[in-house]
Amino acid sequence: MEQLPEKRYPSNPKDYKLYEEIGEGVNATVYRALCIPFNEIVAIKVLDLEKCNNDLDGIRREVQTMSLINHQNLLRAHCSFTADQSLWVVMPYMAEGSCLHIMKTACPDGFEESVIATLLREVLKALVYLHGHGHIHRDVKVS
Ligand SMILES: Nc1ncnc2c1ncn2[C@@H]1O[C@H](COP(=O)(O)OP(=O)(O)OP(=O)(O)O)[C@@H](O)[C@H]1O
Repeated sequence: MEQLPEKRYPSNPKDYKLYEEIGEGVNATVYRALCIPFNEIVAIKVLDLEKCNNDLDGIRREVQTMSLINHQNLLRAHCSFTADQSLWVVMPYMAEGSCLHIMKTACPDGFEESVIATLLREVLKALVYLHGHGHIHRDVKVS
């Protein structure tokens, strides 16, 4: 069977239109955005490299891992590039948000035990995949 050529996301900030902020990390802000040439909604994590002190190697490793992973329970980055003093990581947009967000909006009394067990099983599958490929996550959060 003929393989489709891999979709290559642009690595120029001008090809993206940033919309609202959807999250904040330690050194980064995450935006919902439009990838203009593909007319596709994406999420873009913008890391301020000046605030990352000396951990550029760690960031490079994290972004490289995010681009190479291939597992249904892990978000794979479409591409990454630098713009001025920032690093942009373009990812699929997860419209439903985090588990915490789903719980707060749909199940304010908390998930049933069977749901928690299913969720944790899927998280563990992702961790097993990462460990099998020599990576340690080191930042798994309850949410
Ligand atoms: N691809 C995405 N789609 C939708 N929302 C996202 C996406 N990526 C991140 N977010 C939102 O942005 C928030 C912050 O994302 P980030 O990746 O910085 O998380 P973090 O792991 O909490 O931060 P840090 O890496 O600094 O510890 C998330 O909690 C989530 O709400």
